[in-house]
Amino acid sequence: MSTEMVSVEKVSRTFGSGERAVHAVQEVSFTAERGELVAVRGRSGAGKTTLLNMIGGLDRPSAGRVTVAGRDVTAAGEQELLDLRRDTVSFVFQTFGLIPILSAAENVGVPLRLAKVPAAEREERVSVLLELVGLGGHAAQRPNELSGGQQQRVAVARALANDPELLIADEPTGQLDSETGRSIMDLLRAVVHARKMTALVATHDPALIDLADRTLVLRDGRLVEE
Ligand SMILES: Nc1ncnc2c1ncn2[C@@H]1O[C@H](COP(=O)(O)OP(=O)(O)OP(=O)(O)O)[C@@H](O)[C@H]1O
Repeated sequence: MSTEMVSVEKVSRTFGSGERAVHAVQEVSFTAERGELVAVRGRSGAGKTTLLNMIGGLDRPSAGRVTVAGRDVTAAGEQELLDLRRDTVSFVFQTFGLIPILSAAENVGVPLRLAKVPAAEREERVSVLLELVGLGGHAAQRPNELSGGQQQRVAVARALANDPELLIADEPTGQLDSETGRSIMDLLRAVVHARKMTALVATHDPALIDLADRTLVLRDGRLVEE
């Protein structure tokens, strides 16, 4: 089995045209392996979100090619992209993205419901996931009854529910204090290595970089360092 999970080949993304064109990502190439946590660093506006969105199939490049788990994301139709986002790729966002009226356990169970996992199995898997992220005792609490760090742990558990091969996290620690942010990054690192997943984590926090296996640096849309 190939160990390559993500391949990005000369990918560019331009928003708008003519004089107003913004070259958000320019001719970026890199690969990421299974079992690897890759940090994507760069200032605000450097193109991190744009790059990750194209890899996860949320946006399409203006030029170049992206493959994830051997599937050409660039050439995929809408249905294929939906399948990719359901089966292969999961997202964690800066703002957690939890559903306010659902408990922690119900939030984690959402992807399992969508995948029509039977109730008993779903409950079992949710409870294992909540234990994994250190929230075994918080299953019934709603997001507004949890701290920011705990909410992000719920979001990580939800992202792991469908056993994704690739986890994309866009500034997952951006709303957390540095200590809590580090504990979330520690958690991501542990699950990536234990499950042989791949994670791409955008961050502008240099303090978290040492937890990554590798760091890509973007400046003005270009990869300047690896
Ligand atoms: N939909 C869009 N339309 C026009 N310009 C866009 C769009 N999305 C992003 N851009 C521009 O592309 C550039 C890269 O933005 P991007 O959000 O990828 O950067 P980032 O590194 O993720 O920044 P941040 O850390 O602030 O999230 C910026 O100049 C931004 O204004």
